[in-house]
Order: sequence, then C-alpha cells, then structure tokens
Amino acid sequence: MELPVLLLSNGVLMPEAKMRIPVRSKFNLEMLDRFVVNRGMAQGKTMILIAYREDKDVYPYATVASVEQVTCWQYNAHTQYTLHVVGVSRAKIEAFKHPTCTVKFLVDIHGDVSSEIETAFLENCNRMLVYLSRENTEAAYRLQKLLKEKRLDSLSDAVMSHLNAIPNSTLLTFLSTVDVPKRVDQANAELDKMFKNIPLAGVQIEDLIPVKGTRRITPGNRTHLGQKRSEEDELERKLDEAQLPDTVKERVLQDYEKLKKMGTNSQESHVLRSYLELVASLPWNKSTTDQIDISIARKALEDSHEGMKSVKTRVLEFLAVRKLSDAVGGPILCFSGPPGIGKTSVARAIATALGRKFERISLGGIRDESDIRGHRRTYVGAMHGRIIQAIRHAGSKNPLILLDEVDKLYAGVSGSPSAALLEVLDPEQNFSFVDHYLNLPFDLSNVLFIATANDTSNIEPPLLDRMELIEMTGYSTHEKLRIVENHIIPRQLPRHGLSDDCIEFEMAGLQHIVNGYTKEAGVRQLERCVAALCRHAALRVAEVMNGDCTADTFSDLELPVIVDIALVEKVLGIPKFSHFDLVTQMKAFRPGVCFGLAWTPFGGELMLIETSGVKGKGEVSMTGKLGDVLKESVSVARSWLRANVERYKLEFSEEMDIHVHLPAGAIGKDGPSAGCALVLALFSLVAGRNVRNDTAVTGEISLSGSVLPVGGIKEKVIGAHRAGLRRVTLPASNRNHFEEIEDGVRREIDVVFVETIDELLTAMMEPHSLGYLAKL
Ligand SMILES: Nc1ncnc2c1ncn2[C@@H]1O[C@H](COP(=O)(O)OP(=O)(O)OP(=O)(O)O)[C@@H](O)[C@H]1O
Repeated sequence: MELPVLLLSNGVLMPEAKMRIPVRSKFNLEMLDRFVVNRGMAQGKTMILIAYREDKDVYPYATVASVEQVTCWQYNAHTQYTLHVVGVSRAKIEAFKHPTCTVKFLVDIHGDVSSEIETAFLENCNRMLVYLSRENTEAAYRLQKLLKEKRLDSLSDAVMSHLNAIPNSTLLTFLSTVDVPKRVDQANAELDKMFKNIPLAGVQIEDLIPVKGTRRITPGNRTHLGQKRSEEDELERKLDEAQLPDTVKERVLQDYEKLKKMGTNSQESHVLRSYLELVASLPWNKSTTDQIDISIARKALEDSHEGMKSVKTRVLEFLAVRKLSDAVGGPILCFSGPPGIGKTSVARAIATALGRKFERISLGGIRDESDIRGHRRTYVGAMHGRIIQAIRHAGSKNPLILLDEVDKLYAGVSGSPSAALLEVLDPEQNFSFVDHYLNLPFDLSNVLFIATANDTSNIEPPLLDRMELIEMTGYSTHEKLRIVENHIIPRQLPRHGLSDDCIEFEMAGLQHIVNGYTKEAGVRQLERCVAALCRHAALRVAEVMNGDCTADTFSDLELPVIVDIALVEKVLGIPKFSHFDLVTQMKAFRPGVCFGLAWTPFGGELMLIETSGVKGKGEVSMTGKLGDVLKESVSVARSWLRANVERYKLEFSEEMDIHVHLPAGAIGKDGPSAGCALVLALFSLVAGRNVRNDTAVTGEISLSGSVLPVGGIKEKVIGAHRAGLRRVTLPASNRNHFEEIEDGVRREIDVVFVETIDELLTAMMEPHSLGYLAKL
C-alpha cells in the first residue's frame, strides 16, 4: 500500500495511541502540504505513515496513522502546523521513498501468555491506571476499558505509549514485535522497572478491575483512585439521603452513572460532579412545620416593632388565614415604602412567627433572567439562579423568601428577570419551577414569598398584579424617638458589651440626634448614630476598667456615660441638619413663593416653589428638571389665573414673562400634585401678596378651579412634620388618607381640606401681606 510519509526523530506512535506532532521539517511540511492540508475535508480521514529516523537511517517498521486534526497558526510570518494523529496499525516499510512509500500492514500473532505473567501484567496495568488517572483521564479511561476486556495486545501497546523515559530504541523494538506474548513480556518488564522504586501498597485497584490472586489492601492507605471511589460513595450517599422525587430520580441516577465512568480530572467530570452535589444538597423533601400561634405572633411583632398598627394587623390577618386554610398559594405580600422603615425586619418577624427559615434575595440591579433562573449547563462557569440558591441555603423547601427591592429589576439584553419572577410567583406554575442549570423541576409551591419595594410605580404591571401591597410610611420624630428608646438602644447596648449602668441616653440628646443628624423616613442612620455613641461609651468603660486616667480625660472617666447634647456633638461632630434650614427658607418668602410637598421613594419632602415675573413677551420658562406632567400643571395654573383675573381684580399683564423654578435642580420632579402650589405661587406673584410660610400644600388642580386628590398623602404630611411645619392644606378628597396617619403627627398638624382653588387661596394667602405689589 502506498502512503504519504511523515518522518519522526523522537517518539513512537503505538497502535490505538494518540499523538500530537508539530510539523517543522521541510520534508514533512511538503508531505503535509500535498497530502493533508490541501486535500479537503470531504474525503474522510487521511491515512499516513509515521516512519522513524534511527541514527541516519529510517527504521524499517513504522506506524500507519489516521490524521484526526490539523491545527495551524501564524508565528513570525510563518505558518506552523500540528498534526493530531491516532495509531492504526503496525507496518513494515517495503521501500522507503519520499513523499510516499509502499508499506505492508502487520498483523499480531496471538500466542499463549502464562497465567502468572498475565496476572502480574494486569496488576501492573492497574498500577499504571492509578498513575494515569491523576494526569490523563481520557487515557486512564481507555486503559480501564482495555483492562476490563483483558485485551493483552492492546494493553501492552497502551502502557508502553504512556511510559516515560524509555529510550526510543526500546520503543522501536517493541513496535516491531508482532508476537503478543513477547510484547506482554516486554511491557511487563518495563512496568516492573518503573514500579520497583514506587511502593503502591494500599491501592484499591482491585475494586476497579478484579485480577486473579491480587492481595487485599488496607483502607488506611488511600491513593487517588481510592479517593475517587470514596468521593463517589459519598456522593451516592448524599443522593440517597436527598430523597429525590420519582420525577427526577431516574435522570439524576443516569448522570451519576455517567460521572462514575469518567476520570476524576476532566473538566467535564468536575462540572457534572458539582451539578450532582447541588442536586444532592437541595431539600427535595425537607420542610419545616408551620407553628402559627396568633397570640405569640402578635407579641413577637409588638416586641420587635414600634407602631405600624395597620401593617401588624394585616400581617396577623395573613397568618390567621394561613392557619385556618391548608391551601398553598395565597396572596404574595409586598411591603412598599421608603428605606429603613422595617420592611425587611417585619418579614423576618413573620418567618420567626411561622417557624420558617428566612432567606433574602436582593433583586436590586438584576438585569438577567439567568440571575433568577440560572444559566444553562452548557455555559462555561454556569451557575444556578438565586431562587435555587436561597432554597439550598435554607435547607428546607418551604422557607420564607424575601424578594428585596422588586422595583429595581431591569430588563437587560438577556431576557427579562421579571418574566422569570412571574413564573416563580405563579401558583399555577411554580410547583414545577425549572432552573436552567438544575434542569429538573423543583416544587416552589410551599415557599412563602414576600416582596419589598421603595417605589411601586417601577414594578412591572403583571408582577404588581400578583402582589398585595402593604404600604408602610416613614416615621415622625415622635415615632423615631420611641423606636430609638424601645428598640434601637436595647439592641445596640449588648452588641457593644454595654449594660444600662454604663450609658444613659438623655431625651434631649436623642432629639438632637434625630433632628440634627438624620433626615430620613426610616431609622437606619439613627441606628448608626446610636452605634457610634455606644462605641464611644465602650471605650470609656474599657478605660475605667483599666484605670487609665489622665488629667485630660479625668472628668470623662465616670460612669454611666451620659449622652446629652454636648456628648452627641462631641462624638458625631457638628449637626448636619438644623431647624435653621426651614427658618432660612421661610425668610425667603416673598410674593411668588410657597411650600409644596413632594413624594420621593425616600419619603415625603418639603419643596420650595419659586416664581418670578418680568415684563417681556408673555413667555413661561421652567427650570429645576421638571417632568412633562409638572410642566402641564404650570400651564393649567397660568390659564386658571388668566381666566380669573377679573374676579380677583388682579393686574395681570399678558406681556409678563414668568419663570417657575423648583430648587434642587439636579433632582427630577414630576406629577400633577404640585398644581395647588403652582397656582398659589403664581397668584401670589401677580397679586403681590405673600403665601403663608407656615403651611405646605399638595393637590392637583383643574382648569375649572377644582382641587383634586393626589397620592402619597401620608408620606408628604409626615415629611412636612419632619421638616418642622405644623400646618398643611390638602385636597378634601384625601381626608381618608390623612386619617390613616398615626395619632402623634395628626394631633400636632393643623390641616385644612379644600375643594376649590378659591378655598385654597383663602386658606393659604396671608391676609395682610406686606409684600410688594408686582405692578408691571
Ligand atoms: N417600627 C420599628 N420598630 C423597631 N425597629 C424598627 C422599626 N422600623 C425599622 N426598625 C429597624 O430599622 C432597621 C432597618 O429596617 P429594615 O432593614 O427592615 O428596613 P427596610 O425597610 O427593609 O429598608 P430597605 O428598603 O432599605 O431594605 C432594622 O434594624 C429594623 O429593626
């Protein structure tokens, strides 16, 4: 047979073995160019002859090989090739010629191998397998297969091709040997030489391939294969214990069988193993038993959270329904409100009351569906999604999972995470939720999901539709003081190793913290301030215990540490906020200015609205990053004013250029609720009379002069109260919302409900304004 020749100077390719051969010599490149590279793929694999150089000659025996792959790359402007070949058969060169030569295929002669030699050889092969499995799992897997089949001819070739540091001449002699018993002898002798200096007692190789007469091996000495075995046993045990449902069992066991057949070091086996580890670690059949005792739950909520009457009632109703009905599903609660007002901690309290595991998934900024549902296993570095992660961490299939910041999900380029969440929350579908990575249905129907959001308008409507909103509002100063006294301080003291005898918080000190250092709807910053004071006290207590006493600190070294205004300022620095802010704003009042109220995801805010007018062309300019709806409110207010000039005997000039500005220009503002404030400011500007500077207003207006209801009343009123104002004007239709505000704030706030702009003007304009008259 005529075959193209590749001449090798080093290494010998045995039949069935694989080899990568860099092709560099001109001789070989020419052959490659003519017979391999330009041959095209259509004609199947190319057969070549691997001939061997011996001294200056060519060895008469060679290997017929098939070319599996040719890789080529550019290096220093030269094209480099590597051939990937597999040995097919021994061959004898009949006449060496270049680039092709004639060869005769050689056939093995299978004689008898004595049983001792066979046993010894198989045992040596097993040892070889142990070594191979550490480095080359594919080769180990092939060797293991040959061992099982006891194919001595191929076994001898295989072990010889993996022996290192054997002279080329020995390998060539071996290649030329067609007599199988002789080859087994040679290979066995080489293996004996190799293992002579490496004691391998303790290898549990007979577990892999039973060999006649092999010894029992003590379990103490573990080798890699032994270890692999024990890892497999461990995994099998875990899979057994996982109590897999019948629907998934078969598929998992198939994967486990596949893993057993793989070597330990291949990438694929690592991937499959960690997948099976995940499967085994999931609580397929583990759950906690709900223990709903309403009176205990009520007490737990009372003890852990101040105020929040309506929220607590709703939560208790929710628990009661769960107690009375076994039905899974039910509403998904969504706590909405500004940060730090206890959304997370109420959810945690519910989990405690139910005796369920609590897990929190932060959804803020998630853009990929795969975050929720995992990656497909074919991806490099694939991971399961956050739902499965939470279930795994909880170790029970019915935890309470808090989906935190569900309003901060974004649709990215790779699928919408909220669509994936929809499936998670849908009781019709979630009993067989399929995470892409897990690729097995997992029952989520017993999980209790609770969501939180700062701004529900950012939640996608279908998702919002699945949830029952429980609105939570920011805290007034009174409430904050109660929370700090009854909850934050008792929580912080033990965290800092302090007792009541060491530190005493004065009410004036606490008030100073709330008013001077925090401007938030919740109590998070407040808690940080208290923690800072506790740290300060802890240092002092430690100093007193040590007896450290310097002239400077002597007066400080007395216990308890009294937290008064002076100490607060010493520890927290100069106050960041003050009543002075409001007073400054009040002093800025002149015709054309008034206080509006804004709702933000961080709570209600007092907002100064300014207008000014100059003679011009009757143009209106607006600044302060106003949204379209707000701009429309300016037009409505101006139109109403123009239409009512006569009724109010105003001297309004069509030529007046009006400028409307809402300070804090960097923050975007929108919505119709500034209508009342805008019409007031414009009226005040044109009439030259001041608006009352002790009152804030919110409400939408219509062209016909009605005042319409708006949202966020609770937050806005609390915001006005927090800022220090004690009078608000609200749309009459929002009376109910005002009634829902906690008593402390309501009692301190003077409220005027108005139905029309006329009533609004009566309530808001200063009767005897001394302001100048804007005459243009
Ligand atoms: N009414 C309250 N009574 C007692 N402690 C409270 C109350 N409200 C909030 N806290 C405490 O304030 C801290 C912050 O609350 P939490 O983390 O639950 O806020 P959150 O509303 O979930 O905030 P975010 O929206 O930023 O996640 C917690 O330590 C919580 O216990």
